[in-house]
Amino acid sequence: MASFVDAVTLFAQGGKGGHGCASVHREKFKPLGGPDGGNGGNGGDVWLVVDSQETTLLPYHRSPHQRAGNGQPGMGDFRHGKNGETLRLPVPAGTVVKDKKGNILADLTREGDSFLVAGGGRGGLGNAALASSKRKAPGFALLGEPGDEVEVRIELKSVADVALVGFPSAGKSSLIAALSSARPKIADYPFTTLVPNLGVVQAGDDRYTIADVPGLIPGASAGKGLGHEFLRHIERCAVIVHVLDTATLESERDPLSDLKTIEAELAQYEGDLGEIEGYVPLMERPRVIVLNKVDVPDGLTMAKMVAPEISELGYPAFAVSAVTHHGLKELSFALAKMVADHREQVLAEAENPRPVVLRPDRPAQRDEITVRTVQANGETIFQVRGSKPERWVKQTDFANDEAVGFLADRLANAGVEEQLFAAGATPGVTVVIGPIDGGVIFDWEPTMQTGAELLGRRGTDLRLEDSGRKTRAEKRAEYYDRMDAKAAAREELWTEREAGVWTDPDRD
Ligand SMILES: Nc1nc2c(ncn2[C@@H]2O[C@H](COP(=O)(O)OP(=O)(O)OP(=O)(O)O)[C@@H](O)[C@H]2O)c(=O)[nH]1
Ligand SMILES: [Mg+2]
Repeated sequence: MASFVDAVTLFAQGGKGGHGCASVHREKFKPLGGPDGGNGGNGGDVWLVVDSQETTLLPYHRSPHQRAGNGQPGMGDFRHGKNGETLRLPVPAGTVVKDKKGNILADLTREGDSFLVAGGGRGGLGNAALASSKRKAPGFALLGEPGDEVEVRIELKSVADVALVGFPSAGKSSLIAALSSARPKIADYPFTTLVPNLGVVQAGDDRYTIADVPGLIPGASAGKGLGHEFLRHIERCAVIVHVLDTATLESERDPLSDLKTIEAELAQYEGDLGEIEGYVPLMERPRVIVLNKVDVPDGLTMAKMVAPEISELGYPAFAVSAVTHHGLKELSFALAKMVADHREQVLAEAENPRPVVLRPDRPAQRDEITVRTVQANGETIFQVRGSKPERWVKQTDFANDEAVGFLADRLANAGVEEQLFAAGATPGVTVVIGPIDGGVIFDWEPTMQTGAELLGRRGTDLRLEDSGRKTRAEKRAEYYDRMDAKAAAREELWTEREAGVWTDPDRD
């Protein structure tokens, strides 16, 4: 039996960024040719893209782990690494993407609609790109960053124009087969249909899609008999068709009570597309009633019996046979008309008929750098958060002292050291950059040699007051002082010599 796969948890991983290269240019007679290490390539992204050729999420049920290509490392002679390959995962129209908590991230309905699930990591800079007037030949390069690792739930909510609902074995699949070119499996045991069948119906010049929703049973709206999975598929349709079995052998059932049961389930069902713009509640969608199996003599009798009550409901009603095709033409044209009316209405309301491309904000994107203290295992830890410092540590090769020094400079330039001082950090405390579990932890050695004692009264900064650098005026004053002192000393020597206190051996 086919497995039911219209909801899958997908684990997507963006490709790793390639590492930058640290290399020095070599040429005959030029021993110090300068840094020439290229940058690493970016890791590939993972995208979901609607492809109308796809009808199920089956491929992701089989392989839920999807990973984009890694960026290539940079090489000497300024050669940059290639970017990793982007992974475009084809999904059927009607795929809804949700986060772990069930929030809808994207609703992909049109051909080409796409959603960035997991971004690739950035490639690291090579030492050529890191060279500056201060750092002429860096002996290190930046590491490539890891790609995003994201878990999403993807669900298929069919985008058929017409949805057939009804009890198991009412003849929904048989009707689809008779109306369209779809060839679903048909059998008379309950729940034959486990994956909705989608068919295309041609009625004159009109064309529309029709889905047979797997049979519903009482309690379906509460999830019974996979009810939720099945009801998910009617959330988007323009028209709901009730397929009623006029020839059921179950004595406690008849078309009218079946209709009431299914309507009650529809009324109970709360889909989760309600928050999407333009959503029309199920109970407000147009309905059609189909009395099926009138080729069976008992069925025809039953259809005639319930006809008055059915017509009282005010819905268009058709007595048909999926086997002999009786009444199918009328049904097919009536549905075509209803779908056409619906489309006209939607087109009139639609503002943007082009495919949407969604790049969700990366959750870690925060420009502000914060420092706070956290208690862990009886120790005070200073935690630094912010997308920049967190990226910088990922780019650092901690086995290379020069790379670590570069990181320290970056942190100091961004004001992280000052923020640490202000938060009360002293040399030697434990600092974590990033999340407590998973961030980079180290003992803090400030690059500003003198520690907290440097910070004087609030609003003053002793480092500025005692900078060690002299102003021009100070230098000039010192110079004159020095000149005066020399002159005074010369004078003194002179008088002493005149007074005969001592004799100059060279003069005699
Ligand atoms: N005589 C007669 N039998 C029919 C007619 N339509 C369907 N059947 C039979 O009814 C049984 C069930 O038909 P399906 O089309 O599989 O019913 P379904 O509604 O798709 O059932 P589920 O997928 O289980 O919900 C099959 O044995 C069909 O041959 C009809 O118009 N006349
Ligand atoms: Mg079926």
